[in-house]
Amino acid sequence: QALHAEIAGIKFDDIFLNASGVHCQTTAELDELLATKGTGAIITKSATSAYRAGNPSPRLSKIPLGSINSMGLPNEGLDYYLDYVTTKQADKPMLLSVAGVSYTENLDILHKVQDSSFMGITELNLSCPNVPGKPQTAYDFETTERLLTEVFAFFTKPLGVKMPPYFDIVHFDDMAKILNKFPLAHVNTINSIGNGLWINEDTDTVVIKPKGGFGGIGGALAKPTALANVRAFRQRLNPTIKMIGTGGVVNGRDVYEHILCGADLVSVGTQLQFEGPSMFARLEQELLAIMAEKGYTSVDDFRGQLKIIE
Ligand SMILES: O=C(O)c1[nH]c(=O)[nH]c(=O)c1Cl
Repeated sequence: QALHAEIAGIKFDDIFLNASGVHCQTTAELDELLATKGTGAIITKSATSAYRAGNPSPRLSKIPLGSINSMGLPNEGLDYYLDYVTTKQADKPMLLSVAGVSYTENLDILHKVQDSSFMGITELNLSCPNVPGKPQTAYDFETTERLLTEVFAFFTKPLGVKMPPYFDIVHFDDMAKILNKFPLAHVNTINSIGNGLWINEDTDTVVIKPKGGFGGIGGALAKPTALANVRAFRQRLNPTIKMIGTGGVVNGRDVYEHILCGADLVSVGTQLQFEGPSMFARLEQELLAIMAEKGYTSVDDFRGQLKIIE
């Protein structure tokens, strides 16, 4: 299989999935992604214990070369998504994303998942930048280590983590050291680049309402940071920890570059938001064309093979 992958013993027949948060809040959206050609998996909107309306709108805006969002973790609540992933008949893996807005909520949610009949991959979102007053867990290194230590004391099912972008080589070193202490199924990097700002040039006004216009940046603007984080963590993490590359994917070349940096799966947010699910078939065709041009028959032929200048 040209575009295959395997995480925690779970096989993927295609390397694409949605980025959590995009086209995955309702069962209708999730059903549509399941039925979409080119998706090898789907992932739910990050679930909190209870339903959340999220931040006031406008909370998402398209900007040149990307997007800005401060959704505020709107979701239907954990039980809604647990029910979906445990009862839906699917022909491809379904990942469950979870995000407590507090340290103890993360533990409560993961206890519920552990005690549920869900046997798939859970992704712990440590990088939501948009809950007012709540710092991103993954920018607090000690808390991240303490949380994962407590989680793995009871959680025995496949668990991955969604990480924010880092911008300092020492941070790559230090966070990779922490993550390597745990039997993680995968690391998904990057989440949006937190707390950017975009101005409407006609009105001299911000383009989203929450947080005075501050929001996470995604899309093409994020690609250099996304590729660096995939590359940096792939170089540092135990090979047993697989990589989901997220950030800046617009076309097949961007997918190819994520794989060159080490991605096993590639997830797409901003472009999916604006193009819709038909995007996946396009990305797959564009990637396969690039592979054919280079004589590659499988992603295994070039994953992680980024060349440096000696
Ligand atoms: O505001 C959000 O809901 C949100 N927005 C993002 O860009 N990343 C996240 O992880 C979340 Cl949880």
